[in-house]
Amino acid sequence: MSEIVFDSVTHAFGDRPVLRGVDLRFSERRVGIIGSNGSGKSTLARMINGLLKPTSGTVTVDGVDAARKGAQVRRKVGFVFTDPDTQIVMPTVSEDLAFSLRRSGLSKQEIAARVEEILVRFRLDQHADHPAHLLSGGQKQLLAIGAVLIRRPEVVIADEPTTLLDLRNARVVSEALDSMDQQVIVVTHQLALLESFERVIVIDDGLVAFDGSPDDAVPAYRQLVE
Ligand SMILES: Nc1ncnc2c1ncn2[C@@H]1O[C@H](COP(=O)(O)OP(=O)(O)OP(=O)(O)O)[C@@H](O)[C@H]1O
Repeated sequence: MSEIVFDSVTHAFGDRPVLRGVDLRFSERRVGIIGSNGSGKSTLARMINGLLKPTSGTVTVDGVDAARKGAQVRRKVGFVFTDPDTQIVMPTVSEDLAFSLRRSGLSKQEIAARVEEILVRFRLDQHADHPAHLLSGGQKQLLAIGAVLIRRPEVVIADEPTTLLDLRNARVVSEALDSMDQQVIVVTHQLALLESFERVIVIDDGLVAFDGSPDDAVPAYRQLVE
């Protein structure tokens, strides 16, 4: 597992502080990040692969600074966004998966083999040549996850991956996350998603308010909002 370290991390949008001195070190296989709307969870998650840079402090992945060496860190750390439509860029399902490997240096055959593997794994093989925008919400999110996994990252960050989905699709996506060999970090409001997680971090007003097991973190979060 990779070790992710936040060292005195602050972040401000303009003069508005969003993270106010976060110190964290984690390397568990499954880590959840929860907290109220606007508490800073997405900001924190985006810093892990350098999509956002700290205003002060550092975020490192296995010792590599995510703000300075973003491209290097992003080869190791994939990011799944809440809305798969923002991630789907090519007309068909297969083309979209292959697009993720456009700069990989892999041969056409190897790319085709990886596309096939993901199509089968996420039961999208019947839709390989269909327009991606016609997939169901759950299938779209699986495609977005597949487009990240096809690059074989070691760590996957998912920012509210089930928020836009109905119960059935949310379950499909949650099972997909469960089945991953990778280290997974999930930002979510769906607390049931975290039952089997090793560690859950509660963010409140830009600070770590609680850090522990899901059994302890969920009541701690509830107490914060009451
Ligand atoms: N690009 C931006 N410019 C200005 N303010 C921003 C920007 N992105 C986020 N913010 C603000 O930063 C604060 C934290 O946002 P963030 O998305 O990290 O919260 P969150 O905990 O993920 O919230 P939610 O649960 O609602 O997704 C919010 O008040 C938000 O309005």
